[in-house]
Amino acid sequence: MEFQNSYLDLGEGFYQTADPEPVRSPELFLWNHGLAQSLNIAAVNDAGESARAQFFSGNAKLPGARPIALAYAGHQFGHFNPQLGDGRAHLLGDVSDGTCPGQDIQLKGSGKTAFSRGGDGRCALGPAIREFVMSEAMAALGVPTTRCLAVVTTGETVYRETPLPGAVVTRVAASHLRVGSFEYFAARNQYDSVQKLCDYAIRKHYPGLNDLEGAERYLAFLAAAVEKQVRLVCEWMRVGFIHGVMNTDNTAISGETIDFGPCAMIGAYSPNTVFSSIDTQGRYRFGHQPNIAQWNLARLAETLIPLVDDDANRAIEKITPIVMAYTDQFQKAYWNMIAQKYGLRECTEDDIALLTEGLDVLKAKGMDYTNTFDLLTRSFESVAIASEMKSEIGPWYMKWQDRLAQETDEGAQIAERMRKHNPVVIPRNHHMEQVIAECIESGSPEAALRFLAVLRDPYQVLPETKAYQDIPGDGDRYYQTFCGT
Ligand SMILES: Nc1ncnc2c1ncn2[C@@H]1O[C@H](COP(=O)(O)OP(=O)(O)OP(=O)(O)O)[C@@H](O)[C@H]1O
Ligand SMILES: [Mg+2]
Repeated sequence: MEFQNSYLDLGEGFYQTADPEPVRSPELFLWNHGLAQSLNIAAVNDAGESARAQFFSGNAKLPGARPIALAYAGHQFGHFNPQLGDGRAHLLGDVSDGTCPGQDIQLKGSGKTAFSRGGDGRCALGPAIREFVMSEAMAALGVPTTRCLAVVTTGETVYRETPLPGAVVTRVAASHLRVGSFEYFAARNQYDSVQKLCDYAIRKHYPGLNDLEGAERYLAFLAAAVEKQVRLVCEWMRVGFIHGVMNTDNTAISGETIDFGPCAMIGAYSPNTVFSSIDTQGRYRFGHQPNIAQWNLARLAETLIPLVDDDANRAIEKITPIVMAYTDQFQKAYWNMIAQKYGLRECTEDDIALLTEGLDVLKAKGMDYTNTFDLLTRSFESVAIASEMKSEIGPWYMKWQDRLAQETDEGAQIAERMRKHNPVVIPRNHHMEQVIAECIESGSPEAALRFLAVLRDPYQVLPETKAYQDIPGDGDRYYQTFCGT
């Protein structure tokens, strides 16, 4: 595979050329063997551990790398900030098979750039471990996500509220284009640049649209971005993931999960769940994520207006139905997903009322989202579990059973189908925190590796799985997350 930086073709204005700032004593802390193999970069495969630590701390340059910090803007909690950008990240380049630009490789925590504002350009080890573990868990769960190739400790201290060990995390992504990348140029009235970005994104993510021209091309691009967000957020809802900071600068145009700063998992089912300390209004609460994704898509749509028609009103007439179509598309995808979690093949109009009632029962009783669906899946093979669930859930259980009786399959087939949608284990908040604390205290990645071994197989019960299935004593009532700076 070739390694180069296709983003450079866009020209100045899209980025700042910037080398990572070297760190004192880089040591490889976590390494993603599987991902490294799939990237298939000779210089990486041939490198030993200390050479990898050099490459993925920013101390040495990977052959072909041309580090840059990308410009982007973003709506943060609804307020527009015209100037954000990679303040602590360096995009090294992308892996390519020689035809189409492929996966991006980016260092995060690799030092200051022109976009750092008051920040130190660094990342603490805790958030780096969280990003690595959470993104691996999401990938294994089948959720579209950016991944991590490495965490390298720097031997330096970063100062937040307290002194913390520093790290550089290497992220691998379909691209680092965000809704905020488009907003950056639209806010400056640089629509040629918005168009260039679109064309680049089409080449990279939606090559099927390459032959379209003019308005049709950009409308199709928007529709494709809508489709990706529908799938993404539906998958988050399936596994109980709360992103925590769905600002437009954290919304990747590729439809991958990006930025694991204040993310968390829901335990007890409630659409109102919020864990992020800065999300005081609950804007990014679990059940509001689908609406926010549409709001973010509307911000993307606005940047495309001049590309669609010289007359803004006519452009808006063409664009609006595409953004509005998200609602129906999401509803359809969402209720099918919930139906499948409950073992139905698909969701009819009548089923929605039944399923809504089912979720309401979970909420009213404060039942654990993951464990309840795991137990419902296992209830087909165990009379004891079935009777436990029947008494926990109450009268709705029989309504569910009656509905399942209309499916033509046997119980075992239904259970098999449910298992595809219902994991046995997720990266629960209290385990994630404990693993991070243990890694930092011991200076060893062992706790993270043990956790990862289970999370990489989230639909199977391994001997070690049980240790990670328990719900926290306080039901996460006092749990808070913080933006991972
Ligand atoms: N320690 C830091 N030094 C400099 N800039 C920072 C620092 N932390 C965050 N920023 C910048 O603040 C903005 C918002 O940060 P946010 O936490 O959303 O992103 P991030 O976690 O740094 O990166 P990403 O979204 O790429 O995962 C971004 O422009 C980011 O580069
Ligand atoms: Mg961010």
